Amino acid sequence: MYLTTNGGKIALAQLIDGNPVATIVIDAAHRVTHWNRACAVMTGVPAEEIVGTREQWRAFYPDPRPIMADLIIDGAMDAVVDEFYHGKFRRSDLIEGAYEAEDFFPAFGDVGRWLFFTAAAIRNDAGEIVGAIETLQDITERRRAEEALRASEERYRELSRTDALTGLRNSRSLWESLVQEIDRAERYGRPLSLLVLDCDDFKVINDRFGHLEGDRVLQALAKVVADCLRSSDTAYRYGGEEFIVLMPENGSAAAMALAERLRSGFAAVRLPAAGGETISATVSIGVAEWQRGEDEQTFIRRADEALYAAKRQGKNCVVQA
Ligand SMILES: Nc1nc2c(ncn2[C@@H]2O[C@H](COP(=O)(O)OP(=O)(O)OP(=O)(O)O)[C@@H](O)[C@H]2O)c(=O)[nH]1
Repeated sequence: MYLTTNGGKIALAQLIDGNPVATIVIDAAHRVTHWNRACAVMTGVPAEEIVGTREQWRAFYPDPRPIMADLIIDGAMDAVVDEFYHGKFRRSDLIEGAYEAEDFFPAFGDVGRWLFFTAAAIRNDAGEIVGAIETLQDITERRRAEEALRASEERYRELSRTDALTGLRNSRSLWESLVQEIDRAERYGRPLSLLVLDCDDFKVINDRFGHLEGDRVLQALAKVVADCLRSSDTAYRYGGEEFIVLMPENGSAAAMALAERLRSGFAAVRLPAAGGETISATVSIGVAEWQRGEDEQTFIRRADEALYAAKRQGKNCVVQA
């Protein structure tokens, strides 16, 4: 078959070979009939080694298996295509019966390459499948850019939930989690507890040592809290010198035990300050276990009331709501 141009005729083989998109053609017996130059460069396998064979898999996989063009010849249905491309394929919007997919090929290049490939049937005048054509495009840069974007979005999301001074979650994150955890506790009838911690006489510490040293005290309290938590518990900086710990799956007994560990742990901290002085501080803690039907504001308010009771009782102590 020839394509006629001003200057003369172009053979089909030349047309395929000149196509800058890597292209493979196989016949109805799965034999490779065309393996164009772009495909040879992309795969590193020259046409002479592969044309006339049924070893097209060799360029892509360590063991024999059909490439997408083979599945087209076999009239494979979605379930069979899925077996080989594990949810990474879709039907082409352009041509009925054609498929496209994106997959990672670890053996390509130094660290592997992502390829977008698409395959369609070649039919004769009677509509019978006489071969299949597959094209391959290297989309590694696009995939890497997408991954970098996803990672940077995740970093920003994480930053928007994090308190800059202490590294704990911030109050915006608290409200999101609290709604979710109350919903979960309600739905599954599970316990949920909350601790509110407030550094005692913090104004005095600031006045005496300065705001920067005050910040270091808050960081020390955050560290004591973070070190004492189990992975299911989360700590938040709720306000200036106020922190909250959320304990899903825990009733007030476990919450009281943790609160006591935090209280005594923080009371034992000694921070060196300028002029050879040491700063020590204490914390008062209110503990509340969620009650069925209670919304997030009421839940926090009850824990807050327990905290103020602890302050009234002389500070450096734990009170249960
Ligand atoms: N260094 C520092 N101080 C803060 C920060 N946020 C709030 N504060 C200070 O924390 C102090 C809180 O003072 P108060 O609410 O009077 O409480 P307190 O002195 O701890 O007294 P009690 O809670 O009754 O023990 C204020 O002086 C605030 O300026 C912060 O991020 N860094």
